[in-house]
Amino acid sequence: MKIAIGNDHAGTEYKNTIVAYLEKEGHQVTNYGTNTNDSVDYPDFVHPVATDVENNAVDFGIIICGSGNGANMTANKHQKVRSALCWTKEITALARQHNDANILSIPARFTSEPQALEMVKTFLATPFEGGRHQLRVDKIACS
Ligand SMILES: O=C(CO)[C@H](O)[C@H](O)[C@H](O)COP(=O)(O)O
Repeated sequence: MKIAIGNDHAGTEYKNTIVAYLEKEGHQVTNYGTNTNDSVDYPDFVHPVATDVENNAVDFGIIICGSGNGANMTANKHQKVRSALCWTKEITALARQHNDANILSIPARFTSEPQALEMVKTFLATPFEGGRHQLRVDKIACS
């Protein structure tokens, strides 16, 4: 799969672990995130991920900040983006099954690294169920 990833300073370590895993699994990863712990502004590193998802340049996006909220809010400003803030494997599975989420937002300061990796695996492996959920997803977009 093609995957774009973005993070602020709170997510650098988790990003490195996730990218290493994804590349080991043969995925093509575009890293838009900061690579240091120096303080940065998360929108600068999340908009490029959401733009790639919006333009179908990648299959999925992964974004990481401290709480996951700032990154999630930024991504969801983009048309065609359905970014889900997830903190358990179960919520991650539902974000794919029911909401057809195309970006996973990870709260690095509120999940462990193994938990974050498990969420990534779940996100990429879980299909959208369609059916009644498709009707609801179609109603999310306004205008
Ligand atoms: O934007 C956020 C919250 O919605 C992210 O969690 C940021 O990582 C966080 O705000 C960064 O905080 P810091 O005190 O500047 O490290």
